[in-house]
Amino acid sequence: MKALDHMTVMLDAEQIQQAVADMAERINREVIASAATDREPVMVVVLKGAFLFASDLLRHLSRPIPVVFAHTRSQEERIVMTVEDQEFLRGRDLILVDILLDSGDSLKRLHRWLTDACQPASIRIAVLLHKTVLDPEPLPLDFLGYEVPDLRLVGYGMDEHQRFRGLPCVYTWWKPTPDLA
Ligand SMILES: O=P(O)(O)OC[C@H]1O[C@H](OP(=O)(O)OP(=O)(O)O)[C@H](O)[C@@H]1O
Ligand SMILES: Nc1nc2[nH]cnc2c(=O)[nH]1
Repeated sequence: MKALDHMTVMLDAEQIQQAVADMAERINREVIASAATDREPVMVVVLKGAFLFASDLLRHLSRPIPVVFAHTRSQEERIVMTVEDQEFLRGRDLILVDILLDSGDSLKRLHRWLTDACQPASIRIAVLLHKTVLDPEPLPLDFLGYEVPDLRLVGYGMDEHQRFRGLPCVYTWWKPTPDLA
């Protein structure tokens, strides 16, 4: 297919869905089963990249827990979340969901910001993909799908110039030669 000539499947839809189901099973067992009925954990979804992963994960959870969205980008300081949602997270147990940990900058920044601005009771981190890059201060991940090599990735929520997010697989991506672009 011409548009995908410069992409190679790294994880197919079946491998992704298996990791999602396995992770949900652990979250159900380790987080949701022990939560009090009046203090359900809250999923915090990191936009834009985690939108598909989070919606697949949610559909495997044993309770219909609340969901809040936070928007951040790896190259920017800005974090966007409504004031109502910030207030809602106070004193709650959070499951922070992102599609990818690369340098770790986005999640570290968001973790610090959540801790300061929202004062939750706890934060657990769930990430589908972790790039094996050298990080002297790695963020401890509570739930991880796959370790992946340090290559540019697209699909399953991840973009290249805002395209390819809807693809059901994760692809490695390289610049197309001009006549294929
Ligand atoms: O660990 P890092 O080096 O910070 O990279 C990881 C982040 O990069 C991607 O988001 P991106 O910044 O591309 O924004 P987007 O999700 O809106 O596309 C991805 O969805 C993670 O949130
Ligand atoms: N789409 C995409 N965004 C990223 N942000 C940090 N690393 C990546 C990557 O490999 N792909």
